Amino acid sequence: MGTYELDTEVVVAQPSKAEAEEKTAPEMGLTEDEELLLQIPLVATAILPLTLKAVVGLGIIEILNKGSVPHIAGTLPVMMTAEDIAAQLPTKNPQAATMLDRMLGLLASFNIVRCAIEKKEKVVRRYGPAPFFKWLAKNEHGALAANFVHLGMEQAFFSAGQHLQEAVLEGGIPFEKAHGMTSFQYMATDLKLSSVFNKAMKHNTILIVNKMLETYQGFKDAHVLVDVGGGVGTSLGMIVSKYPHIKGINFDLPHAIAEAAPLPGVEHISGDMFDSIPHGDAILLKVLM
Ligand SMILES: C[S@@+](CC[C@H](N)C(=O)[O-])C[C@H]1O[C@@H](n2cnc3c(N)ncnc32)[C@H](O)[C@@H]1O
Repeated sequence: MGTYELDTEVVVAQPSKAEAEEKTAPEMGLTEDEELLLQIPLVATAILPLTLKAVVGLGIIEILNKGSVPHIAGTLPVMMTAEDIAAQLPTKNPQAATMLDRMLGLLASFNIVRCAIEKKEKVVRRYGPAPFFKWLAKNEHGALAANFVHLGMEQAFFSAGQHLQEAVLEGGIPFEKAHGMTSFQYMATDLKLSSVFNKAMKHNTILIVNKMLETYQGFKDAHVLVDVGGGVGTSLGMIVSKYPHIKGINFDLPHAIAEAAPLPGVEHISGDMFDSIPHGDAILLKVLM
């Protein structure tokens, strides 16, 4: 790879709150015509999450991370052109690199990837992992926060968002307006969505509970710990492996428990918490509603 200057990195200038309030478009040096043109990108606001979803789905997070040791002081991540990246994808589409260049350029403007610009006969953009990347890539505990990207892009949640305006004016919950039931009732009818949801929660929980167990000492004295709405039992599995004297009871709705794999020291029980919950001497409620 050729040389490049990291100081040419694309950075989105964020005006301070005061500047943003004070400066109108003409003061920012825009003509009225330029100001008018600013409306055009608004039609594509949904493209950011869709681009992120495609980049995650194509495995580009792993490609950009491969061979680089990002986020370690003093090391520079390997920067790749869109052509380098396209060459690693299972495609013969001659337009793939051009598309990726535009998609990654968009993500760079949101600091999701880094972009360095090399000026030779023509401008070459190179991409690499930005600090935020460590949350999207698989970490040392095997957690992959990119699963959250997939969840947010699921059609059922996306179509719920179409009812936001109505919910502001009339009250109610957008998901229920879209589907006529709560999201958890809906997931019992759509096991594919339930699986995407459980996977996203599991990977997020690995990251959060791992941090919690570094400092929180409160589980030491528990004997029977009930995780109400514990999903597939990820939190309890981690807690019980650190405190093996605890008997864990993972309690959730039947469709969630159906997906829960056996975990040493954890009993899975299905039911509805509005009817009753299993007995224990401590109860865990994590991101329940
Ligand atoms: C956002 S998830 C959190 C899962 C888990 N606590 C975690 O942090 O990974 C909420 C969980 O609550 C469960 N849940 C929702 N309503 C419930 C009910 N009425 N009875 C039991 N569990 C319920 C859902 O099935 C889901 O697994």
